[in-house]
Amino acid sequence: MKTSSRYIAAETLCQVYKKQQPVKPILEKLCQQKQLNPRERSLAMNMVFGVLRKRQYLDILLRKLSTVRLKKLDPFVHQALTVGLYQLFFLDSIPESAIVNEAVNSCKTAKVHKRLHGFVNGILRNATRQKEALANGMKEQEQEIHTTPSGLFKRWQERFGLEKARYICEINGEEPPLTLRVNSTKTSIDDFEALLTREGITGTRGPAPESLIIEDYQGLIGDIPGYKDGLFQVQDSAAQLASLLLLPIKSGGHYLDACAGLGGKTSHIIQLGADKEIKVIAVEPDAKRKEKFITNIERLFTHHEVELHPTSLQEFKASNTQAFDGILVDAPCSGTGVIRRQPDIRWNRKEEDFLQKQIIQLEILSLAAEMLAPTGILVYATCSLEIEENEDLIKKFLLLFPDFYLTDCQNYLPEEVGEHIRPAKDGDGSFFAPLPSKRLDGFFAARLARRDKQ
Ligand SMILES: C[S@@+](CC[C@H](N)C(=O)[O-])C[C@H]1O[C@@H](n2cnc3c(N)ncnc32)[C@H](O)[C@@H]1O
Repeated sequence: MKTSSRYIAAETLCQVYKKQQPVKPILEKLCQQKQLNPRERSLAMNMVFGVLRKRQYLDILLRKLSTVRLKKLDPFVHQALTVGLYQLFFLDSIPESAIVNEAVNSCKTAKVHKRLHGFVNGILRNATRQKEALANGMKEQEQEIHTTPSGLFKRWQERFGLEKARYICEINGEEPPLTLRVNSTKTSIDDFEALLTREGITGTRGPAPESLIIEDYQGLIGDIPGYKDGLFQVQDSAAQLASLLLLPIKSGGHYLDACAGLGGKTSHIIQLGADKEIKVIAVEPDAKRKEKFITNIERLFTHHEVELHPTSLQEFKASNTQAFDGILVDAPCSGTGVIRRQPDIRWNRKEEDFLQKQIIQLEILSLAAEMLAPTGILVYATCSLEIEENEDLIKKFLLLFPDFYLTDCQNYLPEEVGEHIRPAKDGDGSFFAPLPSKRLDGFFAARLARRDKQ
């Protein structure tokens, strides 16, 4: 039997829960092994991410429909059912009969015992018949639906209060906005917006100066006009705003992106320094990310040369002799501010992870500080909401490096994001620390500088 996207989706979910590992590599490996075509692959991804976002909702539904307790269910059957229910309740375009048949077929592919095929068929047929009543019933259980496991909810409630913690959980269950950063070295935001409009795509201005939020776009990113010509980069406004903290850009300055990833922020630094003849160096140890980094920079810029070091910052520092005017440390982190983009994070994080992350983050930030010129600016950022990786980390850094201080973010950011700037509890300065919301990812950024020695 042909392997379908439903089988891949259910199998991916089983492995994510069992291994407690990130979803993307698991999904990617299964799609490659089973040679799924691009359309099936994209459907599988849509279903996996959708189920991870709506897991509570789907499990509550399933409890209403199943005579067997969820813990006792065969793991594959459990996931084949959540994938089926997700399509039934959240995707409009798939006929109900296909949803039921494909769920049963995926159980056959997984070699689930024959007697369970009828069980899967029965539950999904029942769900189809009672769909409206079930959906109405779910509206009354909103609080239960948005609960987040792993103690994360309790953490957020203690730090941000009950109302905000609930809002974070609600946002984490939604599709994230698609935000673009317009490449100002090639076009203006007005011209790019006009180009989108001509192609029937609606973009609205986001909170970052060069950001456009694309409404209701269901296609591939590569099909958005201007992609191949490098007119934009996909990047959330929170990430865009964090790079602005490197301002003012020094003419002829040397800039380091210490954890460059796919080059989202490196390319922004190039944009910010476009007329200032700056030199940009990027460091990224992950081989796959390095490849994507190169493709991205080549797509966005025809002339600018970035020096990419495919090493860790530790290795880079060992042979580096230059002092930088600006360093951005977008540190590896727990990612709890971007759960709607990586919904497996919600189920995979353990309490001890946050302090573990802090150790590597502090090491990277300290190395960066040692490479900063005396008048340079050091920006530390994460997409985490956790105090260990953010405020506490900065506190520890300032104890280790007493010649540094935390500056005020508000001087570098647009007024409209003022509500996301939090003053430091002890001492001067402030952080840019938005909680996840409709138009912004959850993020944290701190702008650090050296005290004047005179
Ligand atoms: C949050 S991501 C950076 C995203 C990137 N700034 C962007 O905007 O696309 C963190 C990156 O740090 C890298 N990293 C992990 N350990 C590192 C180390 N010791 N030195 C430098 N980079 C490291 C990871 O491979 C990952 O790509």
